[in-house]
Amino acid sequence: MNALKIDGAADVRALVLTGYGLNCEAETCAALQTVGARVTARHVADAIADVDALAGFQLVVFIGGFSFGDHIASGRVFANRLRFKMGERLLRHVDDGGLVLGICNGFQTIVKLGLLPGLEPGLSPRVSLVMNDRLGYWDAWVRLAVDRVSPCVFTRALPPVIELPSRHGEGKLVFEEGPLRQVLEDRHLIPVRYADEAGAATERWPDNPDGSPGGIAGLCDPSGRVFGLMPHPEAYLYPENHPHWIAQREAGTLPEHGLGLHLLAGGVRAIAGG
Ligand SMILES: Nc1ncnc2c1ncn2[C@@H]1O[C@H](COP(=O)(O)OP(=O)(O)OP(=O)(O)O)[C@@H](O)[C@H]1O
Ligand SMILES: O=CNCC(=O)N[C@@H]1O[C@H](COP(=O)(O)O)[C@@H](O)[C@H]1O
Ligand SMILES: NC(=O)CC[C@H](N)C(=O)O
Repeated sequence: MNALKIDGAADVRALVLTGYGLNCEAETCAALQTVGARVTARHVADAIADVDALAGFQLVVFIGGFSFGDHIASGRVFANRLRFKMGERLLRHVDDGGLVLGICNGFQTIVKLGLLPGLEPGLSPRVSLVMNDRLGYWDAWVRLAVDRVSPCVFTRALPPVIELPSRHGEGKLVFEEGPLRQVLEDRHLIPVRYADEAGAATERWPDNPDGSPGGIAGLCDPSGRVFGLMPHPEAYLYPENHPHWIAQREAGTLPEHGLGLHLLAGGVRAIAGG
């Protein structure tokens, strides 16, 4: 019995945008296919040129990698290209009930586009992601505390603490001082935070690899249908991806599936209505 079988998943269509230095399309497509969704990978340039590119897709995924070589700032060039060529279409997709997931470079892109945190109508950049506080690009697994009260449809069925691979140079969330932080907290728009061994949110390196305040590792919009995070759920599909999987097996704690697969399944399940 596959615990991740989702009734109705075969009716779920996901669009995975690729190209321009993005490089996580294979594992992202594989993850969504594993939970039963119908997946189309398409070059961003083709999607931009086709006015109907988003039609029929309930989920649009912005994947990880190095779009435009991270020039100027990670996600900046891609976001500007999207803003003028696909911004309105993406807003309509979300208004019509569609989901958007941004992973790492994809999170950076949808933040810089202004799809997140999505507190005002239209594309409204209120936050940004900047260079990690120390040591630049950092590649290591992280622990995440999950806010299960968050409206985020991707994370609501996850356990309170999960682990995922993380690898980025520009993951520190910044925003102007003022009421915004409280709004994000009060509305539970921070579905995942870097956590220490006790499972508590942390700002301390290396549990928090970038110095993000409050351990913020991802954001969602108030609808819960737009979600972005720095770590890589598509890189933890199989239990054996975990660096300690043998010890987990010996302790009897090896999960049946990678926890990243569960996160992606959450989005598919929300669309399928399961
Ligand atoms: N270093 C920072 N510290 C605090 N808040 C920041 C910082 N950088 C950006 N922000 C906040 O995030 C918002 C979005 O920043 P971002 O740099 O993505 O776009 P921008 O300010 O519109 O810049 P640009 O004009 O270069 O497009 C800013 O308007 C600001 O409110
Ligand atoms: O993440 C964005 N894109 C993927 C990517 O380009 N990853 C690159 O592969 C290295 C191996 O990672 P490992 O699998 O050993 O952790 C990692 O450090 C990245 O440079
Ligand atoms: N893993 C990623 O997608 C990396 C994102 C971006 N290139 C960074 O280093 O911050």
